[in-house]
Amino acid sequence: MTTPSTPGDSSLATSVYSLSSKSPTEAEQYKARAANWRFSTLCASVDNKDQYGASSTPIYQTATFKGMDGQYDYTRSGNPTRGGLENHLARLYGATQAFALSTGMTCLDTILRLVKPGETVLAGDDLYGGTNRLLTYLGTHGGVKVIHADTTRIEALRPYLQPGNKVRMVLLESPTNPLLKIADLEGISKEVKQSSPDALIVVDNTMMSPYLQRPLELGADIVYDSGTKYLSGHHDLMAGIIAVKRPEICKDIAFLINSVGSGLAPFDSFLLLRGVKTMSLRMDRQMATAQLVALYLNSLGFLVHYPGLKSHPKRDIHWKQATGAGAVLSFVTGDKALSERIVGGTRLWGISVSFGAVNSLISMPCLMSHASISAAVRAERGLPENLIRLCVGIEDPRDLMDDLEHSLLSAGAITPNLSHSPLSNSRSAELYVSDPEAWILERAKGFKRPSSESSAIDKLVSGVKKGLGFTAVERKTIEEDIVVSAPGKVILFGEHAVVHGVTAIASSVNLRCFAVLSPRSDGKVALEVPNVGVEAEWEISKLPWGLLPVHSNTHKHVADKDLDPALLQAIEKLVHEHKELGKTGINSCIAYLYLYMVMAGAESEGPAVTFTATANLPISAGLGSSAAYSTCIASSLLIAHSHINKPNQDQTRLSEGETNIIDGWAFLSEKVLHGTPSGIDNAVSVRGGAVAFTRAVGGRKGGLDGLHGFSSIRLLLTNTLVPRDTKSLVAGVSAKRLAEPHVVDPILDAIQSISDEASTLLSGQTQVERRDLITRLETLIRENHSHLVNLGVSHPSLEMVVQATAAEPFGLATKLTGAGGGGCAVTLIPDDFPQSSLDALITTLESQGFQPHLTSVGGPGLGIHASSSQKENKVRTSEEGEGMTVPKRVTLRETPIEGLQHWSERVGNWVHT
Ligand SMILES: Nc1ncnc2c1ncn2[C@@H]1O[C@H](COP(=O)(O)OP(=O)(O)OP(=O)(O)O)[C@@H](O)[C@H]1O
Ligand SMILES: C[C@@](O)(CCO)CC(=O)[O-]
Repeated sequence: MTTPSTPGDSSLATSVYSLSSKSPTEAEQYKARAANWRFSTLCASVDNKDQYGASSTPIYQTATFKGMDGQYDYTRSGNPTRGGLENHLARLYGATQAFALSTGMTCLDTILRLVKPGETVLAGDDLYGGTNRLLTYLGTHGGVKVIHADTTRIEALRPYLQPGNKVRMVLLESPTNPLLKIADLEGISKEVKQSSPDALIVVDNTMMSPYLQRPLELGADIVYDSGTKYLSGHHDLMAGIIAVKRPEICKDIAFLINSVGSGLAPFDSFLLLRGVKTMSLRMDRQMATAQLVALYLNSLGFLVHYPGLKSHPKRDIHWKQATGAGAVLSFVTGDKALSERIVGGTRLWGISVSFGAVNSLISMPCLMSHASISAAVRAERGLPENLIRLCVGIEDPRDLMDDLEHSLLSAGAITPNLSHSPLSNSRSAELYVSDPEAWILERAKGFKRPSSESSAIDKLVSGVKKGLGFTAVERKTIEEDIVVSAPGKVILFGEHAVVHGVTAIASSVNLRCFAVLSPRSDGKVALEVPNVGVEAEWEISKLPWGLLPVHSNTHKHVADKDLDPALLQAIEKLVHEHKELGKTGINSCIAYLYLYMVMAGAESEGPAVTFTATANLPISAGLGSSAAYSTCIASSLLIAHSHINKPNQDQTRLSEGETNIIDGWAFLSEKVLHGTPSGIDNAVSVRGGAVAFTRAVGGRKGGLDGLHGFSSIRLLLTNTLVPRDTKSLVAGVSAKRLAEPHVVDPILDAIQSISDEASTLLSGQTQVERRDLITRLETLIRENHSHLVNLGVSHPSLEMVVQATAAEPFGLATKLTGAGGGGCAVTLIPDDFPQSSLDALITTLESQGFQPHLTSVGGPGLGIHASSSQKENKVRTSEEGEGMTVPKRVTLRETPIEGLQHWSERVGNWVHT
């Protein structure tokens, strides 16, 4: 790395030595030494002349300055914080003056104002999409002619540089974004100066930063940089920098910034100045890792664009004008869907536009940063739709490689190379330290591209192997994501008793589980549940297929009534190998794999898929989270196996038959999670609304009746946050009944009478006055709760909620809901209960450490996303003013719990039961 020339300082230093006859003072000597400081020293040492000696430049957060004769009067024209930043940057760029503006695009806008109508801008043909957009606007609205040419070949520019073409500006990028093409900045500058002396050479230097490339030293007139990228390095601000050498251009730029008011705000100037100090340090690390990533992909046979690779066609020119290869690279996979899977499968590499931050990013430019260039123009300019751009950050290279490799494998872009014997862990660790490039090449040898098998010999060998029965089964997968969502429930009357054949009354709530089943192509089945810490995958071929029960019935899509104990045990054993999983996670995996296997019916029918689930429904709190989860698994897997059809956009509801099939499978999953559930939770989660449910037991008929007077009643759900386990609570009541039937049976009878009366009141057909109805329901709630206490399923925390809500001035009726033992309580809020009292009650409950939540009941049941095209399979957002398409699995996984409702609204197109 050479030190940039710092014009002011170095000329002054030389003159001091040469002109002075006496020996230089200490200050003069220091100044002379400082003139030779290297770039990282310059970055870190800000020349700060603060009146109080502040060691970091203070933020002058002021619009105006007092007095008539000071250096500053109005922040639009100048501000000390921005001034400090600009002085510092001028030294780094080797510029006469540097200007800090609000964004990189503002810089381009300012620079383009130097072009008059009738003049021409000659620009590259592999440009950042935003640059292209602004140039197009200038062409259509500013009377400026814009010509795009291949700036990597001087010969391609020559025809346009004739004087008659009135070229006022030549706009260059090198390396270009995202194809990393190289323009000979010095060669082009010379040629332009000769043939069009009035033309300004402008370079967008964002991909390099002044650390690696200083175009002013190569003949450029103006350089601009997006300060949002490497200069600041943390993606926490937007900024742009213009650096200029010629004083007359400095004057014009200063005039425009002052007139328009596009100068960077004081706080952002402060942040940017702070970021710049670590720029070279960050970039050294980022570049070293980028080199490893490029080598890895290159040696696997991907076409990689990166000037650090020996194979880069313009490598010599790049290294003549820059001192590093940068930290952005791109590669093609040859298949857009494959690229989408790779991008969607990474975790550490965040999907995002922009680059230059300390954290690594991955994107598909044609869908994101370059989406504003039409597909036809992209094709004409040779920008492959499947191109993936990687922007390398400062994370540990081994973690970045693990993540990328995992995603390449899951997507089917690479497969293990079984003929290669890997290094031992200790040898690999040594090699990483002593020779990282040898380490990465060794690592890449462990994999190969599946396409390499398509050589004639490989095909022959694989054909023979297939004939001999040696090859693995061809894995099925699904064509596109299956997106589903199901609600939790609140039981108003009859929990526990319902397991024993008593009627219970329940309603769906506005808290839900959301899930996406997505394809993979690596022969694995995976489960991701971020809020219970599950991230697990299994080789499909290693599942205990041999233990699948033989189906006697021919309707394979109809769920079995009972669980198969041998299969369940084998799955439990397999899941317990994931030592990192907690109990909740383990149960989630077992239920998923059980349904997955039984529904497939045979190994060859098991699709390679990932099920991603998350919920804004509290788990294990008595609100039917397991039923919502079970409903999501059941419905998505049924569609994946084509046992039911994915609804189309014109469909308004799922059919009764399909609803029953889904309910049957959700019930089977509930049996895995709950032991002996009654089926009420899954019935409500699948169908939504409010129901009176009776389980068929001991030869008695079951039933399910809709209740239409329920949804207008306000309920307060209070989560005690005490964890409990429905399975053991249900088992406990059954054990009590066996041991003390004379105690339990009368309780069950009493609960039946409560449910009967409540059903009549809530059917919506009674003539009872509303006020009397509410009062009667309150009495029934109190009675039902005391029966549950006698069944032994309450908890001190639940009793605290009962007491707090019953106390004066509230006087409300509360009971536990669901399995009890902790979890949630439900309080009926009468219509005339004042809002101020409700607020006070909520505050009281919160002060006792509980989480109250006013719910609306009776909402929709299972929803399945209907899509008519691949495109709609994605969530569209708008970033950088452009459409950004991210796989739904990724957006779901990354949406915080409070954002899930909004996520589901953006997904749209839901068809409900
Ligand atoms: N969103 C989810 N993702 C994954 N697994 C879940 C999810 N929600 C529930 N589960 C599974 O269901 C189990 C919770 O079941 P549990 O019966 O204890 O709670 P609940 O269904 O909320 O309560 P209740 O049945 O009393 O209404 C968890 O241990 C977990 O395995
Ligand atoms: C406790 C219980 O009655 C309700 C759990 O939400 C069990 C069941 O019905 O499955």
